[in-house]
Amino acid sequence: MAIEKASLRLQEATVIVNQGTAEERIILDHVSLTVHQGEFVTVLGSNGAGKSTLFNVIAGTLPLTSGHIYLGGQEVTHLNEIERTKILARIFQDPKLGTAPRMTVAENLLLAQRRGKKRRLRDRGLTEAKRQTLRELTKTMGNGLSDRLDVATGALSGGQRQALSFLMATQVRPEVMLLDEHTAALDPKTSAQLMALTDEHIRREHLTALMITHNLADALEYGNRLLVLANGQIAQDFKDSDKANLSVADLLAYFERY
Ligand SMILES: Nc1ncnc2c1ncn2[C@@H]1O[C@H](COP(=O)(O)OP(=O)(O)OP(=O)(O)O)[C@@H](O)[C@H]1O
Repeated sequence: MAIEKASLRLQEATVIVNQGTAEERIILDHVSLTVHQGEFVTVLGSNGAGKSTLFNVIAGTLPLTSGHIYLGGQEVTHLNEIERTKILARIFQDPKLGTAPRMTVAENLLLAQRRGKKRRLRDRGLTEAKRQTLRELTKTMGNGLSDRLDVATGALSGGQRQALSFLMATQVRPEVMLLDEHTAALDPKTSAQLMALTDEHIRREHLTALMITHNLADALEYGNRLLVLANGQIAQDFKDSDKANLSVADLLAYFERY
């Protein structure tokens, strides 16, 4: 696999909460990490290991206490969440979080296509040509979404809604895609289907992605790199053939250790 420029770089990224009180704790502990364009990194760790904290600092929802973050070569340490959405996409576990419930599937997609762009005073709306493009796009999900373009997303199934969140996240090519247990709330079949689509899309578009999961089999099957977090630090970083040679038993042993 061709590895190119760094898409994401964390330099001594540290978050200390409740500073100056008896509750003071380091929840992200001097984490340095470089993820290159095209890498697909699965992120494992016990509850409280710091996985969401890592995603929160990358997305800008939690400020660093010290250290630096770069996305696509640009320092974003002091950019807020909204400013970072131009270069970053995040999909959550909860299907309700990614889409506007009262807007239709088509409206959500059109909105996603304008991510990071200035609002136009007059939008020509949904032309038949645009509708056909959206139909083709949603057909790739293979779950009936293409027949529901005019349905409010609040009325979709969880799987359809999550597939829509995924499509929305990829409408404007993100520098980095954060997948936050995005298939965990779905039934096994729907989850496996979305996981396969996610993987296919990431490979085809040569996207850079990080995916938190508690599913050890998924963590092994997908991606070219696997991080194990523990106590706010990167405890293990397996790349390419090292990752390919890992087994579920190996991973369980690492969990025992931390
Ligand atoms: N804003 C905050 N203020 C105080 N403590 C926090 C804050 N955010 C996270 N923590 C603590 O930091 C630790 C790491 O939390 P984090 O949510 O990153 O873990 P996680 O690996 O995502 O766990 P899980 O698998 O349960 O989602 C936890 O002990 C959590 O309680």
